[in-house]
Amino acid sequence: MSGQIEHTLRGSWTPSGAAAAQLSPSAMRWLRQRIGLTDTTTPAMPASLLEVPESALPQDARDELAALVGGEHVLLDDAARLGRAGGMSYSDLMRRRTAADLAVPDAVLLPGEPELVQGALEICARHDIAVVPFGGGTSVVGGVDALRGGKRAVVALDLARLNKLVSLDPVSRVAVLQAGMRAPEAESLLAAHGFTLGHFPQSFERATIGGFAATRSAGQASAGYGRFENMIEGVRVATPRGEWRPGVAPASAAGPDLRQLAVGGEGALGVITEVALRVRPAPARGRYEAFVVDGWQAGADAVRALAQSRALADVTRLSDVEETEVQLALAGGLKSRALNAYARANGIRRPCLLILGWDAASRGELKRRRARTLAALRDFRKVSLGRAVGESWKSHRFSGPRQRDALLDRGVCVETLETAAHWTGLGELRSAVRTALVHELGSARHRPIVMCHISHAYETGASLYFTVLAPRDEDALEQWARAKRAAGEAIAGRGTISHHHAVGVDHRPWLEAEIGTVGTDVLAAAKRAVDPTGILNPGKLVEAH
Ligand SMILES: Cc1cc2nc3c(=O)[nH]c(=O)nc-3n(C[C@H](O)[C@H](O)[C@H](O)COP(=O)(O)OP(=O)(O)OC[C@H]3O[C@@H](n4cnc5c(N)ncnc54)[C@H](O)[C@@H]3O)c2cc1C
Repeated sequence: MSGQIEHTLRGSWTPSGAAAAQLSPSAMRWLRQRIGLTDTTTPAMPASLLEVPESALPQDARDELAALVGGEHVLLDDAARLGRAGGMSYSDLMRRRTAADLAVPDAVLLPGEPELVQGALEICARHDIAVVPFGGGTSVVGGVDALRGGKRAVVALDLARLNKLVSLDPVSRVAVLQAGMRAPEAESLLAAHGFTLGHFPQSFERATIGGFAATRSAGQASAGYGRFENMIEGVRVATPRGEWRPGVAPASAAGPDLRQLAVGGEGALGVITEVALRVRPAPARGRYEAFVVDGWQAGADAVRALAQSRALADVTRLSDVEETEVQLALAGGLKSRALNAYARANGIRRPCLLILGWDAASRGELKRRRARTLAALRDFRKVSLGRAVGESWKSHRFSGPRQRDALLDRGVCVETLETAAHWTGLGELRSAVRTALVHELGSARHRPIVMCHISHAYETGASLYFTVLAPRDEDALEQWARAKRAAGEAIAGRGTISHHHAVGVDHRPWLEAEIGTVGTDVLAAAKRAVDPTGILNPGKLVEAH
C-alpha cells in the first residue's frame, strides 16, 4: 500500500495501473469461464488522446484569482485540468478509456489557506463562475464532475494545499485537520501523537478529510469507530455568503445540528476548510479472523445478533455466497476448492465469509471483546478459518481498486453500488437489487456475477454493498447506465439510495422520492441561504432554484 498516490492521476488507481493487481492467469481463466468473457484487452488510453477544450475562464477573473492565491496556484494547463476532470466510478474510468466526453474544468485553483478559499469563492460569485470542490477525486457518483450549470466557466477548487494538522487537544481528544489532508497523512500525523481516527474506507489511500465529511463516508471499521460524521465535532466552511463554523461542543440542543448541512453537503452547501474530529488512542493490539457461516440469511441473522447485543467487532463483514466464491477464486482456485471441501465436511453447504476484526488497548481488552462477540455467535453454525485468512483480508483491504484496473483492462464491466435498510426489509432489498442487476446485465452470452456484502451494521439495520462483474458491451457507458437505473428503481421505496457514496449527479433522480418534496425544498432553501447564485458544485445534490 502506498500512502502517496498522486490524486490527480485519473485513469487508474496507481501509476502502474493493472500491473499493481495480483490477478493470476488461473483467476482470469476462471472468470472468463464463469461470466462468458471474450479474450479482448482494452488498456487505458494515453491522456494525450483526450480532448481538452480551451479554458473559458474570463481574463479578469483569472487575474483576480491569481492576485489572491498566487499565479502559480491558478492552473490552466491540460494535464492539471484533466487531472480534476471527474471521479473514479466505472463510468468515469470508461470515459477515459473510450475518449468519451469528459467534463473538464476551465482552471484549477489551489488555495493554501482557509481565508483564501473564502476569498476565491467571493471572486467566483462576483464573476458567475461555478466552483467544484475537489479533495481526493475518488467520488463514484459524479460528485466532482466539472459541470458548469449555466455559469460562465467552472473551476476545480483543489484543497490539496490545505493539508495541516491545525491543533490537537489530547485531553478532549479532538484534532483539527485541514480539509485537503489525505487519510494516510492524517493517520500518520495522529499516530505520532499516539492517536488514530479509525476511518479506513477502501478509498483510504487517495481520499481526503474534507471529502469524507462532505460525503458522510463510512470506513471498514465503522462498527467500532463510527461513520465519519460520528467523528465530527465541528467544521469550518467557506460559502459565497461568508464563513461559518458550526459545532462548538460535543453535543448541543441549540436548534437543529447545522454541522450536518456541511457534512453531507457534497460541496454544494459550502467548501469545508477544516474539520474538528474526535480521535482515539491508537490501538496497541489487533486481531482479525475469518469464519464461514451457512448461507446469506444465517449470516445476516448472525450480524444482526451481534449488532443488537452490542457485540459487533470493529470490522464486521459478511460476504454472500457469490462474493465468497469470487474472493477465493480470484485469490487462487485451489484455495476455493479446499475451502468448499472443508466447509462441507463441517456441515456448511453455502459458505459465506464472515470477517471479524478487533482493535484494543491491551491484550485483556482484546480477549474480553472477542469473547463477547463469539458468545453472541454461539447459536450460529460457523466454521473458523483462523487468523491467517482474517489477517490476509486486512492486508489486502485496499487492493480492490488495483484489481478493478486489471479487470477493466480485460474487458470486464466492474462496478459497485450500495444502499441500506432496516433488518426487516433487508432480504427483500437484496433480492430486488440482485434481480434487477442480473436481468439488465445478463444475456445468452453474458452471465454476470452480482455479489453482495454487509460491512456496516447497526442495531436496526445494515448496509448492502453490491459488486458486479459482467462482460462489457460495445457501449459500456449505456450498459452500466441501464443497470444503474434498474438498481435505483429497485432500491427506491425499499432502502436509501446511498448509505455512504453520497448523491452527486448519479443518485439525484431518486433523492426526492427518498426525502420528499418538503425535504428537497428545505435543502434548496439552505442552498439559497449559503450560495444565492448557485455557483457551488452545480448539478450535485441540490439546485438553488
Ligand atoms: C475504489 C473506491 C473505494 C471507495 N470506498 C469507499 C468506502 O469504503 N467508504 C466510503 O464511504 N466511500 C468510498 N468510496 C467513495 C469515496 O472515496 C468517498 O466518497 C470519499 O469520501 C471521497 O473523498 P475524496 O476526498 O476523494 O472526495 P472527492 O471525490 O474529491 O469529493 C467528493 C464530494 O465531496 C465534495 N468535496 C470534496 N472535498 C470537499 C470539501 N473540502 N468541502 C466541500 N465539499 C468537498 C466534492 O465536490 C464531491 O461532491 C470509494 C471510492 C472508490 C473509487
